[in-house]
Amino acid sequence: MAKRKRIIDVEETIDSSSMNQRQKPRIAMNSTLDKFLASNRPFRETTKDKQDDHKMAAVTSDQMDKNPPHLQQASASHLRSPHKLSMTDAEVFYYSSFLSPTSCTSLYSTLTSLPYWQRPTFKIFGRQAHAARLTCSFSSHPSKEYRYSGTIAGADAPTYPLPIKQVKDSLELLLHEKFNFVLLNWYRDGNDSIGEHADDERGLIPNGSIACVSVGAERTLVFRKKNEKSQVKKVILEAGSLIVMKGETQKFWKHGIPKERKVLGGRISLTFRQLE
Ligand SMILES: O=C(O)CCC(=O)C(=O)O
Ligand SMILES: [Fe+2]
Repeated sequence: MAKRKRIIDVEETIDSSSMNQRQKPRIAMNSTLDKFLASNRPFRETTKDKQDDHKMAAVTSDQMDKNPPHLQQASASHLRSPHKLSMTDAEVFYYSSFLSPTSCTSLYSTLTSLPYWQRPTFKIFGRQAHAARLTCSFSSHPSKEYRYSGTIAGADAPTYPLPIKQVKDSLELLLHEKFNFVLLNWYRDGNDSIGEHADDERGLIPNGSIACVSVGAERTLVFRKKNEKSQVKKVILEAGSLIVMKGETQKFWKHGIPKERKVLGGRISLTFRQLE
């Protein structure tokens, strides 16, 4: 009788018990409106160092008008600058409120009903392994494929589903950059995860940006320096947030979403990429 292939879950290497000391990026409180919003929806952050606050181009109200009303960025996002994380040899920018809470809720529920979700399998040390999350992907060109960890992600539909296209358009307006591929990850609860990795595959434009929009439950993104494993940076990815990894970040750092068993809700990340 043929031996049944053993399918294993990809296990995480990070100890999630250390997740209590969560570090939150600083958000500059630079307007009355920010203060008003903050009083309604408090920011939770512990980073003390203000020196590395970094201003980037904000979204103008003209750009906001071009966004579809049901997928608007949070009302104060055009006033609020992103936070540049203090990490050596990395360029990582965090926007806490890229999408409004209402948009997040509707986007999460729309995305969960897409028919394309699959649980990818990888080959690890000669064994088949299931990823501990679901994925699907879309592209600006049907022939574009993204090869990573021994799996191939191609376009699951001939065009981007409309809500994803709307997020992509808003993102491109905000960042003044173009993206031609998006990989979606659905972490159904805190048992789902992605191991530490660098998105440095051939096929990606070298040093291209990766922009990751989060909806659903909060999860912790852990960065670890490749040549100095004790250098760790943790960021809580709030619903509606956007985190952008730029430049040489992938060369020097790995990142992953460890299991967090106490998280009961699901989260979806939309990771926009620049393929060659
Ligand atoms: O879900 C996330 O925020 C990260 C996902 C990720 O690192 C990836 O898809 O390469
Ligand atoms: Fe990644």
